[in-house]
Amino acid sequence: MDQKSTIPTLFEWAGGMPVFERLTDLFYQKVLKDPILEPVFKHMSPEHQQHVAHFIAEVLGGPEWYSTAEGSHFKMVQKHLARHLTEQHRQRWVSLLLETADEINLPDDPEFRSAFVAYIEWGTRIAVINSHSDELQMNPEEPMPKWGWGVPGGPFLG
Ligand code: HEM
Repeated sequence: MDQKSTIPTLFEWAGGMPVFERLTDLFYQKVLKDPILEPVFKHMSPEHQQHVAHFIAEVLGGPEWYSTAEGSHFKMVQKHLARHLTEQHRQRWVSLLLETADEINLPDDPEFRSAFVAYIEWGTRIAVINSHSDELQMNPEEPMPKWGWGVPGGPFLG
């Protein structure tokens, strides 16, 4: 087995799908109690939190549930159009998500967290940019983003 195949994906290192579903379940409970975010999310679909869990899981190397059964990268971007999100919305979204990550004991080792936070930072900034457009200039077949360990290359295994 080459060394590359022994490195777990970020999805595996996090603990698999139940962990992502727990993360978004608790996160959106907080969102709906938050004065800045509640107005943005009060009409969200009942599937929203699960779809976001599956989307993030897929980006981090998990199974292709979102892109095969629930949506696509194109559809996800479409959901953010014309929402007019602000930097204040984005910062609150990030801080509540990271607070939730600590509460559910998402791995907090430097290698995992730096990769996770990098993806969240990237994804939320793109969501804000897209939210200021009314129309989508994007190939509907655009593949899902894929995020890896970045510079550390994998978890520290001692
Ligand atoms: C990494 C960052 C993000 C990811 C991965 C993400 C993911 C998603 C996904 C997958 C959907 C579609 C859900 C579905 O198919 O039902 C969605 C919808 C949506 N997202 Fe995001 N999102 C991100 C950031 C944000 C931020 C920062 C905001 C606002 C502060 C936001 C606001 C919304 C709203 C309002 C919807 C529509 C909800 C509905 O009406 O059902 N998103 N997002």
